[in-house]
Amino acid sequence: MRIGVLCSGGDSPGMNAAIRGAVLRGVEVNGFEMIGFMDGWRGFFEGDFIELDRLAVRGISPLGGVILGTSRVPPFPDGNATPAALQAVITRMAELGIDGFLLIGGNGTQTVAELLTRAGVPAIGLPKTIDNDLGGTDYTFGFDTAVSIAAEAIDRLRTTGESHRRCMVLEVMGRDAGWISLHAGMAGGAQVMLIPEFPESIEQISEWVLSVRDRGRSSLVVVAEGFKLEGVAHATVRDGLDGFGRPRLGGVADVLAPLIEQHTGIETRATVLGHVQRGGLPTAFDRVLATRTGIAAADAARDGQWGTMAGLTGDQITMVPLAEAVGQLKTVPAARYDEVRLNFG
Ligand SMILES: Nc1ncnc2c1ncn2[C@@H]1O[C@H](COP(=O)(O)OP(=O)(O)OP(=O)(O)O)[C@@H](O)[C@H]1O
Ligand SMILES: O=P(O)(O)OC[C@H]1O[C@](O)(CO)[C@@H](O)[C@@H]1O
Ligand SMILES: [Mg+2]
Repeated sequence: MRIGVLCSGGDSPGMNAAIRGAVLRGVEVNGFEMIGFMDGWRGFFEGDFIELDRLAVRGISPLGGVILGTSRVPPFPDGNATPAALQAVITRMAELGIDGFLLIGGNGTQTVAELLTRAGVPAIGLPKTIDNDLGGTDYTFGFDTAVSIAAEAIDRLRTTGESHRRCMVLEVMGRDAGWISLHAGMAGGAQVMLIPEFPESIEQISEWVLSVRDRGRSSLVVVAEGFKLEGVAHATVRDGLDGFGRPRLGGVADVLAPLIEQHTGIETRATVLGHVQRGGLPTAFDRVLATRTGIAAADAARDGQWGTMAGLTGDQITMVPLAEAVGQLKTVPAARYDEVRLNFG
């Protein structure tokens, strides 16, 4: 069997470990031939790929980024999975002698995997994304690393904020789901955690910040990039579009900081963590999760379990139908938000 591996969407720490796990099991144990396409679907269509064997994956588990590169190049022209576009993928697979795909990506990539599956293309998903917003798995690899980096940023902002009696606002990633904000905020003891799922008013946020000041402390507010103030229809965007034509998010901390300052009279500073939280070495947790995901995906290919994704359920990697994984974005439920909100301020 000849398997093509590709990555799409934003990078996520652990992608290299996942490739290594899949290759060590797929090539060394299951006897596959494996190739890796460079820069996602670009490499597939342009025939830009490398052989994946034991040597190719030597020592890559601790490395951040991904040896194959990743992109948001669409698999279908204009993003539409028309019969002709699906047929073009099938034709290209035949030209390359590929029997199936291992697709490493987040909700967008797994949606593509599901569309391909429905068209009869053998595909298996490996769930990665720092956003942790994918169904069918308890955690996606990359999330733990991003949370650790964001929690460290909170620790550091807290000491400088306390020294100057300032309110510090930290913006983290999270387009549709506030998992990074919630977990990093809990880990770092943030006094306010703002997430896309639950808008808040500036009056309420300011009240929390003032109550912290009244206790003699300085506030640390962590905000996900996709957060919207109550009554505001759209998240804050930067100039330009991403590779998928969506507005680039970012800048909500710069909007909030002056508003908080205006409403409270407390000097407030904004920090945008940005891509720092996606870079560098994956945590041990993410390396283990990603490696196990790769191993499970290679075995699923051997067993013909196409149309599935290697998700984490408790401490087991289980193959879940792709349709189940992409059916609904995994957002922060009200109970998890209430758990922390009752103690904001
Ligand atoms: N519904 C869809 N139909 C066709 N193509 C899609 C669809 N959703 C996503 N894609 C393609 O898959 C690519 C990857 O999706 P996306 O940018 O959402 O990243 P992702 O896999 O969700 O990862 P992450 O969220 O971590 O960046 C998109 O750029 C686009 O080319
Ligand atoms: O690196 P880019 O293309 O700016 O993408 C940023 C987006 O990717 C993610 O890191 C993962 O989807 C989001 O949190 C963020 O909105
Ligand atoms: Mg996504």
